[in-house]
Amino acid sequence: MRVLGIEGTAWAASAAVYDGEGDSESEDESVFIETDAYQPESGGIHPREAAEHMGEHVPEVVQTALAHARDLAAEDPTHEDGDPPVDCVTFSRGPGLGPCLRIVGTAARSVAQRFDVPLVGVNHMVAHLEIGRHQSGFASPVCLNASGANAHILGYRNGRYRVLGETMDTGVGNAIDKFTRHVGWSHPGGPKVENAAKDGEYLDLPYVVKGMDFSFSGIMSAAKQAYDRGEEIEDVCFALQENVFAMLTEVAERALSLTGSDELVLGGGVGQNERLREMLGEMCAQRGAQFYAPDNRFLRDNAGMIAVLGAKMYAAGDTLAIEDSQIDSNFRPDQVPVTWRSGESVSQPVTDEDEVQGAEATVTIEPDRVVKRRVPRSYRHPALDERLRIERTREETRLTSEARQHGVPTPAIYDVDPQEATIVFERVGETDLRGALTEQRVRNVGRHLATIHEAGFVHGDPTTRNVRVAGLGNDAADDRTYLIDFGLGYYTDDVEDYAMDLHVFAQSLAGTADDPETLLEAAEDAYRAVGDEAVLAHLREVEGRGRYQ
Ligand SMILES: C[C@@H](O)[C@H](NC(=O)OP(=O)(O)OC[C@H]1O[C@@H](n2cnc3c(N)ncnc32)[C@H](O)[C@@H]1O)C(=O)O
Ligand SMILES: Nc1ncnc2c1ncn2[C@@H]1O[C@H](COP(=O)(O)OP(=O)(O)OP(=O)(O)O)[C@@H](O)[C@H]1O
Ligand SMILES: [Fe+2]
Repeated sequence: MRVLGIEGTAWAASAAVYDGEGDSESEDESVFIETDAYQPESGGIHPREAAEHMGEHVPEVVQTALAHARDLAAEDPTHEDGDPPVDCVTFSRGPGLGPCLRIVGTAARSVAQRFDVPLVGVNHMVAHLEIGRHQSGFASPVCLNASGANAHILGYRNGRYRVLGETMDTGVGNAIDKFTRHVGWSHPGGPKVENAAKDGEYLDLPYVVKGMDFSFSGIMSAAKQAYDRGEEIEDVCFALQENVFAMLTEVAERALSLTGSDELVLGGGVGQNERLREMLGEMCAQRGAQFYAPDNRFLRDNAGMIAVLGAKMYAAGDTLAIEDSQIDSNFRPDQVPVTWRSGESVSQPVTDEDEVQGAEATVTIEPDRVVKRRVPRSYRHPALDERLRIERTREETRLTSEARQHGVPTPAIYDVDPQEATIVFERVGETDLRGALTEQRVRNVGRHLATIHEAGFVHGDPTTRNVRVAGLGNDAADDRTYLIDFGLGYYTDDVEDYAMDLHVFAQSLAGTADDPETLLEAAEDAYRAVGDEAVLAHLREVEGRGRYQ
């Protein structure tokens, strides 16, 4: 089949023709892409200027792509005179800048009507991840989307791509671009930071990971301040890349660990950064996972990825009536019913082994005790790596004990060596909550989180893997449900931090449970009984935040 794709969510006026079968990548498929990039004269992307750019250049790139489709059709023995040159028209429906999307939508509808072929509306972020899955042939990978306006980790489960973690403020590319605007560099800033970083040395900047979520605002203000007080720009760029990309790599590793997957694909314009790809590749190699990043022409915004996903959707019969084809500038990837792929979920069955490779540590399980060592992560800058390992070991020791004092079941600590980043714990539970989800256990977690919040600290990473359960096969309500792995915890009285703990737990349920909504309600009920209602209200706010900034 031949499929026309049209992209124009922000800066790339782009059209493409995919020629192939639509299933996994084959040697005789081809993707032709024609793009005209909008380059702001000053500052960042101006929505009005960007829309003008689309108005002017989308028709041109579409004409070029259609000319290519006609050439392909002329060589195609099954194509008859009078047949349309393409079988369907696919377009980016969102997310993106409204004025730009409307132009793309109009163009797509008019081409589809002219040739009397079906129309397919594609989620741009799902296209960013599907292109890597298509080309790699991975069955059910964890996907890291690192683009301008977004940054999230996704995994497929039960008919949707679930957001396992994401930025709590701006997209990663936008964060970098804001810094470069501050220092007076032209848009886009990403490649300039990459270049300058080549001659830089490390300096300390914030590093903010909360479970599988992360935020860039603190590190970006610190980077601007460092520049303003006269630090070398090369050093600021270097440290910025080291911290921001280590954060993304860490959450990607956390997602691999949480789901048990051993495949990672990268998508989005920031994925063009070699340092980011190097870190991800190294992390995957170290844990025996496979890593795939598409070529640059498929990472930055391009209509090729739209055409490839569009082809899959078309083959699955997932087309749109013209009257239902309105754009959606806040279109989230988890809103898309996934019609085009088989049901294999990212999450694999849990196995209890003697040695567990967690997201950060290697845990050796002995009959009565476990030894947890935060092994150096070679993808991270050594100074950052040492700082994180020592800090987290200290915090974990302190908060594990403190939680116990408040009546929350946690393992006893037998020994600790911060310099070696090693803790020896009592062995608790029979399995992780991930493999033994029940309403009662989830309720216990809700109550435990409320208890530690009332005591003034957060867990920082309360996923279903960081809860151990005992009393399997025993339906008694008082199962022991232990919280472990307090390494990302800290003292705080900010309701936002408490809500984030619950949000992290909710996301991990979404990533591992078949029925996350009921379980989550149970957890919230139990939380409400001990904790502060304001935290739950704030959780609603966190969940409702539009991330398209
Ligand atoms: C919704 C859609 O419009 C949006 N698209 C988008 O952000 O364009 P994309 O091509 O995926 O990414 C552009 C970003 O990618 C960054 N970028 C490009 N080359 C880079 C590099 N070598 N290193 C770091 N960042 C880079 C740019 O600075 C810019 O912020 C998105 O996907 O979020
Ligand atoms: N005290 C314990 N008793 C029994 N099992 C444990 C204990 N501590 C850890 N484990 C097992 O080891 C796994 C990894 O431990 P932990 O979560 O502390 O490491 P981690 O590297 O920080 O992991 P992650 O960051 O992926 O959650 C746990 O999911 C659990 O199965
Ligand atoms: Fe994009």
